[in-house]
Amino acid sequence: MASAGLDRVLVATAVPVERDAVARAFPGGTGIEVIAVGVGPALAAARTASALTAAALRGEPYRLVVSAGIGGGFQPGAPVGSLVVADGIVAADLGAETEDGFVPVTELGFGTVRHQPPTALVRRVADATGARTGAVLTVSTVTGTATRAAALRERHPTALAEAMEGFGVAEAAVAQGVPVLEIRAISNPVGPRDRAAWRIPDALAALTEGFGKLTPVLESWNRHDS
Ligand SMILES: O=C(O)c1cccc(C(=O)CC[C@H]2O[C@@H](n3cnc4c(=O)[nH]cnc43)[C@H](O)[C@@H]2O)c1
Repeated sequence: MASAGLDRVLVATAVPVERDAVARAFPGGTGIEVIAVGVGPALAAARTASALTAAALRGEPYRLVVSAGIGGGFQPGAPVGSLVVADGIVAADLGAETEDGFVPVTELGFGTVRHQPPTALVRRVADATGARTGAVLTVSTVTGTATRAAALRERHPTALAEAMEGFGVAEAAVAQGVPVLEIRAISNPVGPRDRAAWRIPDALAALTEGFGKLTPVLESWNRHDS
């Protein structure tokens, strides 16, 4: 099948500084669309769904959605400044707290808590960028204690990062049959709250560098590859 170019790839970041960091990787204007969809899974889902629907109504549906931005890294697997590509996009706090611990909505009999990016594409992104591969958790509350970080790691042993939008972006994409990726540049460790430890400029630079290496991967990939 012929390459589809970058023109029907949508990148959804949370905030404008992340959007601009991704866009800097494409200075010539490749046609890739990069939008800021807001912080948190609900707003990210709503705005991503609107963008997908508008494109479909124009007769130019997106062929891939990428949730991208900064995120917290579980240590030592995802150091600050590193890049993570999700092999699973997981809603980590969608469920019920019980005396016996957290119960995901799927065990309550409804919904889903995990979306699966295309395996071959994840591998190619990791090869091209040097990104580490693991689950990326979506949370509505940023982890701020060692206890919660440990609980998340126990429930999700393959998790490398947490952020706040991936699952929302993925829900919107999957609802319209569009494949989805999540790429996070690590700005802070997941664990005890320490604002002084954030390295946002370093993470934004890693995001730009990573996307700079992705053009051939995104151009040549089509969904039948995996
Ligand atoms: O106030 C805090 O302690 C705090 C710690 C980390 C992040 C925040 C944010 O408000 C950033 C939310 C924004 O950035 C992404 N992000 C970055 N690091 C993390 C994290 O460790 N856990 C969850 N989200 C993170 C997130 O996707 C949002 O877009 C505040």
